[in-house]
Amino acid sequence: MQGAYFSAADPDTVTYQADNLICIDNSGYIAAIVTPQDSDYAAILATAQKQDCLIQLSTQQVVLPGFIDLHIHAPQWPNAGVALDRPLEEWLNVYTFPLEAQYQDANFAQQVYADLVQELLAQGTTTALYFGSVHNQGNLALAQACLKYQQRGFIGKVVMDNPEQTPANYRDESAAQALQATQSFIEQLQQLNQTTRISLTPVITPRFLPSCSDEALAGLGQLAHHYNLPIQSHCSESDWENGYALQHYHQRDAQVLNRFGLLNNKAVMAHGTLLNEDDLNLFQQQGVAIAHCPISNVYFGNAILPTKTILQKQIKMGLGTDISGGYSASLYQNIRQAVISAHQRHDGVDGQINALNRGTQDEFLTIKNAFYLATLGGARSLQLPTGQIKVGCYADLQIVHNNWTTWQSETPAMRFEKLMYHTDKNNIDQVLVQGQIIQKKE
Ligand SMILES: O=c1[nH]c(=O)c2nc[nH]c2[nH]1
Repeated sequence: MQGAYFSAADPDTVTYQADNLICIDNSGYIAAIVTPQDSDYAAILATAQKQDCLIQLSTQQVVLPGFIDLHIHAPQWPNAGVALDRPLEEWLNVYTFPLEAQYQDANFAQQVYADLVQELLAQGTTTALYFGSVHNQGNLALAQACLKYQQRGFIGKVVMDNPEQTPANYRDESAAQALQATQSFIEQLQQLNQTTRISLTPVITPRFLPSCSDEALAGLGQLAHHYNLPIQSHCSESDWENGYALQHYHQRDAQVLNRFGLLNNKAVMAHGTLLNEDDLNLFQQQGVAIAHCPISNVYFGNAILPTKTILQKQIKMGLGTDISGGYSASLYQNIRQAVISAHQRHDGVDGQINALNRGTQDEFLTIKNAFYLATLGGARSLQLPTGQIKVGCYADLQIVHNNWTTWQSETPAMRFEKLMYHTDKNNIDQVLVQGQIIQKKE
């Protein structure tokens, strides 16, 4: 591939290269990056042209790493944009659980998941960490959709067995049954994974504390350890959920999850808007990642995540759409909202309060920081060699084009910022996962 690219080197640094060659090997890794100053540049370019395998970008186009959606509920796709004015508990019980219950119909699951996976790829998302539903057949349909459309999928069979907090038609029958079903899903996915080019990874998925019994939580902690698998859940996500943990356990939910062996360096916890300093220190010590879902947090988070502080503490963090707590499948939209929300956190919201006391005064999150979260931050959270245009990483890439008229000379830095603010799926021309073009606009 020949053309310009942007890639995050760390949370604050985005590198730009104008005309490099990105060489991809047969396994889909970036094998070399050759600059026009390198002596073999012309020869490599000529060989690629001769072999008819050169992707040549126009001056309007630029290549970026594919995005990593670090938190998304696949079965909620039909509800994206529905009932976001309702509180979390009501939203779950009235809108979300009844929809998720429908995935006992594997045919329905197949149709929705085919649509969702294609949509995410068209939005530049090459890897996703999915919550499925409680149903294994439906979750396997999600895995098949990832396989068919070639997206890297991390997929969890959701566990929710607490009869006090879940409806009769949508829960695991018992802790024992939930654990057995989780184990069976892990083994089925591992088997399927042996046949795939792009990996599919099972994920231990207690929905959140209110929906799980202690027996299920303890068993899931053991399964995570036994199979050495990633873990995902929700943690300190709203006043109601946070209060539930305090009332029920007399402990903060981070402490409870930790007690059950569910907070380790393979764990990704969604939201975290109400995590306190002790919780953040625990996350730092244990290597736990946070899936920041800025759009969803506006509706359900009851607070704004201190993203800049979390980056400064070097806690792993990526970005999630949280479909359908968030309405948009686009991580570009979430990049923008992450920056907007951080500004509001800094400035505060009530104009009647003196400016000095109105906000938190912590530092702004920059657009570079947010791009890092959607790419390298997500990759580090999942311990994946991707999210960067760098030798040794998977060639998970998106080629996008500018959609604006240029009235003045623009520096690469200006171009990068405008790309982050203006790109949507109409501007995404091609998507590659592990070196193969899996979406291309004619
Ligand atoms: O945003 C959210 N979406 C969900 O589906 C969910 N379940 C528990 N907590 C949740 N939060």
